[in-house]
Amino acid sequence: MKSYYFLPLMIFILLISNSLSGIVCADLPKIQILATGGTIAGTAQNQSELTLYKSGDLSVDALIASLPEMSTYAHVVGEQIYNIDSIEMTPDIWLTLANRVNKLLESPDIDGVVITHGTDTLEETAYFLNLVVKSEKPVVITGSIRPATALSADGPLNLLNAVILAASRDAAGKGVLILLNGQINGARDTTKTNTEMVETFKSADFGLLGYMDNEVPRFYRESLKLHTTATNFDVTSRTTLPKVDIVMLYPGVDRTAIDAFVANKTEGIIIASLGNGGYSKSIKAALQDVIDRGIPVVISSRTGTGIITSKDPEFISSDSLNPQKARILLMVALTQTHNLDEIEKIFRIC
Ligand SMILES: NC(=O)CC[C@H](N)C(=O)O
Repeated sequence: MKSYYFLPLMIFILLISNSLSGIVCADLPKIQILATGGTIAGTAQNQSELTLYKSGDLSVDALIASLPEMSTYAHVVGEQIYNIDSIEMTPDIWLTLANRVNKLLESPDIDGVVITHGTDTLEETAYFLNLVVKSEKPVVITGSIRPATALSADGPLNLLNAVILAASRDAAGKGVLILLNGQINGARDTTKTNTEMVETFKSADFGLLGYMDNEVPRFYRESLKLHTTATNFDVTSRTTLPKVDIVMLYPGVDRTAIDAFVANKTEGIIIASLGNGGYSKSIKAALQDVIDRGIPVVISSRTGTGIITSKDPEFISSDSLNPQKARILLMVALTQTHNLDEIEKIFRIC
């Protein structure tokens, strides 16, 4: 071959091989969907039925088959880990889920995980995973308010957005993310605020982290609290979590619930206090008895927002965590320590 043909020929071969490899093995992220059930997999008798339906009815394969659009953004694999209404969620299931997420994310073959979940207890599962998942890879939890059979069902777009978010590099290292209604929220600060409206997950104290702009996640902030790889929690060898209970305060409340929880071997009590750490003298005496048994007491608030700055020093402040989130953190903290000062410190940083 004449030497002056050689360079153009090589350039031509390189260009062809590059574009062919781009077509043949499009380098899409690999996302595993762990389906746990919920309304996103729920079915009703007719399209106009929005509230009477069966949660956790459709399989993950059916959800994936109904959303071929996902394959534009990721190689999606489904796994039916449970198929329940999230009112049946338990700490044992959290442990199974955490271990499965950690195992998946250890694999170089998986770039991110999406969890489908009923919305009633989604915030608790999200915060638990936020504390115990040991990976920087994206973990996105989603659900829906309307069943899959409903007119204007919100599940399909939520699931598509969750897959896009989990496939995005921007979602890495931000802790577990809650994605519904085009809004990206952080697991620690977000709670279900409305019983049946699609804009229900909100962080009233600190705001959302970002929005989905069609197929582009746009982030504006992230939490300063420790999560995932930055925490020291390790639940891999656990089969149960410490038992922690919540007591709601109200005018005239007596110590019946507190004493019953202690008799039932509670390992920690969360108080949904009045305003900023308020409790009556008789409740204070009951809580003092709890502390004297070495059982930690964490003071949260029934108001839904704000931090606890006012409480007796022997009790622990939940900081800005609502009662159900404070319960998760105390359960996880108790897997590591029973020292009250150390638990107090955990509540400052997580
Ligand atoms: N919209 C929902 O997902 C709530 C309904 C159902 N109870 C659940 O949590 O699974």
